[in-house]
Amino acid sequence: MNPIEFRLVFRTLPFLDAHADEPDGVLCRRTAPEPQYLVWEPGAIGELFRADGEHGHPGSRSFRPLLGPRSLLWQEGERHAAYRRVLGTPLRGRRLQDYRAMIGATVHAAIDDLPAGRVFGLADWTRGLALRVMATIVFGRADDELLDPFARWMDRALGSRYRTLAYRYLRGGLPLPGRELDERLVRAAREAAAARPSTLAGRLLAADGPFADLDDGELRDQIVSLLFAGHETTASTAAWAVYWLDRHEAIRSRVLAELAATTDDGFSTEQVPLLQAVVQETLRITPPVPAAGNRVLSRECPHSGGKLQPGTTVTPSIYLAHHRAESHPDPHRFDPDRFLHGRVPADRYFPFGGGTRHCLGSQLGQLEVRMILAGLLRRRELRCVNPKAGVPQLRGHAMAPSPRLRVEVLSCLD
Ligand code: HEM
Repeated sequence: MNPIEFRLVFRTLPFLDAHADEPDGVLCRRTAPEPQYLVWEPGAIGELFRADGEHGHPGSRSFRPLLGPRSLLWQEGERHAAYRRVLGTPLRGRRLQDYRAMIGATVHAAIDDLPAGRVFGLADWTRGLALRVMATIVFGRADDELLDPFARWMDRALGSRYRTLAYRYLRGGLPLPGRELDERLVRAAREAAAARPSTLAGRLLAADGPFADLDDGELRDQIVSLLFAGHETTASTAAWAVYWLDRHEAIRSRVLAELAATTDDGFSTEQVPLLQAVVQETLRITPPVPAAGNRVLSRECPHSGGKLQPGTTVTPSIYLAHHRAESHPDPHRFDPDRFLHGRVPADRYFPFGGGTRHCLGSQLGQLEVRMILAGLLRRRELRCVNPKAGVPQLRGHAMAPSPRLRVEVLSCLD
């Protein structure tokens, strides 16, 4: 491991913060065995995502075995496009209405469990809630007997940065779920497909669709990928947003006033524009996925300081792009108003990645966070009891608030 990689692995955020404003916006991680770069310069990001269909998407060494070798995240060509068609359509636009009542009920049931005086771990609470929502979307129900071991496995693999690194560098890879959990996930997906065709498992295995004959191994990889990608990210965003609103009383008051003026549950962005801006700013300042997936360049990628050559592995750095002062003045200040006046260009702000790999759940994730925040703010008065613990914890490739960050329910407002 060279000194740059060492600092990236062991002092990730201080290292990134020290580089965000470098004019080239390109940083060499290593030159051998193959060249690997972090990229965040807007010109290079735009170019990279525009030609994304031509680049390779191999995933990372530690993540690939975790989600499985045939996860849609590293499939290419027509098969990848077919996965996106089948799974992406129900996750955007008007189809999201289908999930509104379920998300609302899940959010409110979780809030019911928060009596006055309760002190709880914020990141764990949002993670449990988001996993239930995602499981219901995938299987049509949230079965604790399946979700508890799944969450325990995720925590064993990603819950402690030092453990994750020890697994990766000393034991040769992150722990896998094991045959029993794999089989239960596959069984749950096949049962859901037979009984509830409108679930994601049902759409995936539809008899008239391209994946009717999916074997158990490939099915397992997609189910794990959906559960993982669909809950860690949303949960981290919701937890960060609660933290930022706790730190910024004036903004919280404005959001409360916005919520008081509507009966909307957070679903419709037009009804709660400031709440949506809070979500967008949270995704900017504390992006739950600090780096998009690796790309292996199939052709030259120009940037302001030169050109990256074909064969180079490139990681688009979301965190660095979001903390570049030229793109986001005073980047460490939480300021949702940045998003109230016009669009921020996609080559400077891309919490959901881009190109042919743009996140399939970007609309779902944001609406879920808005609904969690609207429910919590309306029904509970909260206070972070140890805000100094509001420091990022890297969970594999995701960035959540530290599990030590705790919140107290000061009063119930309902
Ligand atoms: C706020 C929440 C979320 C954030 C910040 C987020 C972020 C991301 C990012 C950065 C990528 C990689 C894109 C790239 O490499 O260019 C991604 C991919 C993906 N996300 Fe999300 N995500 C969120 C929620 C969700 C949800 C709710 C789902 C539900 C299914 C989901 C499913 C996926 C899938 C399937 C991919 C892989 C797409 C592909 O490779 O074609 N995500 N997401």
